Amino acid sequence: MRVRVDGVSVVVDDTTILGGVDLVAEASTITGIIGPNGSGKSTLLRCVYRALRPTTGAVHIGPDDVWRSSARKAGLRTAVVAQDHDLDNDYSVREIVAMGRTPHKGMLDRDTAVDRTIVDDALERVRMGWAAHRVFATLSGGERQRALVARALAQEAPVLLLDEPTNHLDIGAQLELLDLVRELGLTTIAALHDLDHATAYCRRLVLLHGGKAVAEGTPAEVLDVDRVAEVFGVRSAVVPHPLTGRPHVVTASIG
Ligand SMILES: Nc1ncnc2c1ncn2[C@@H]1O[C@H](COP(=O)(O)OP(=O)(O)OP(=O)(O)O)[C@@H](O)[C@H]1O
Repeated sequence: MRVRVDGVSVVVDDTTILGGVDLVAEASTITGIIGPNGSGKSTLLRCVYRALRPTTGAVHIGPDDVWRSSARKAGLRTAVVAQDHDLDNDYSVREIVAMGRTPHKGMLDRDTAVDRTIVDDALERVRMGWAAHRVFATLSGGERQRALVARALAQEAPVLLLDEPTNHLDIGAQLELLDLVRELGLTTIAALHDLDHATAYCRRLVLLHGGKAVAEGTPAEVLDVDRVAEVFGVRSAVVPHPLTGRPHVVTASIG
């Protein structure tokens, strides 16, 4: 299922946080949103997953305008792993993951055997089955991140939105998570800080700077050396990865 963002702007208290951003995420591909801190990556994702209504512009998931259809429909279409974890509760990991089933159920429906199997499978897929009965808030940052990915898997939505999904994860877990995301084959939009991950895993990138999309295209097109220097203030080069031979982005400070 394709995601299309057309001219989305967000204005808060007379400040333009996003200014007319366009993005197309083709079905079954990973699209990366990159950009420095405060460039608008999370804000853009929030407009897509229906947490923040754009001031102008539209977001379509498949044929539907996200902001003209119901929250429930959005829940069936989009699963989200966001950055802000609500820790002020005693929910178990299993209960958190089971919340992924909510859009599939009516108000009074209880979990079925099918729901339970889907939740167990999602936990196993992220290697968190052992933690099913732990209180979510007591997990480490990386464990929490994996549990939230399990919740997104349990949701069985065709579109996956990830806000810095590798946050808190050790290097092995980072690559494992990104490999899993690629393997899932969903329409994925991920805000990423690591330019090398963006290059290795994303079909296309959108580069945000000061709330504007300043470049869009393949990683090779977007990560032009001069543009990276201007936007991130670092030197960069794309070299063959010594282990895999694939394009590898290396960076160094300008000073
Ligand atoms: N509700 C709000 N009110 C005022 N300013 C906001 C609001 N939400 C976001 N901003 C500002 O909008 C800008 C973009 O924020 P956003 O979180 O989207 O950036 P980001 O690219 O995801 O940053 P980071 O890489 O640091 O996570 C920031 O300057 C932020 O302070």
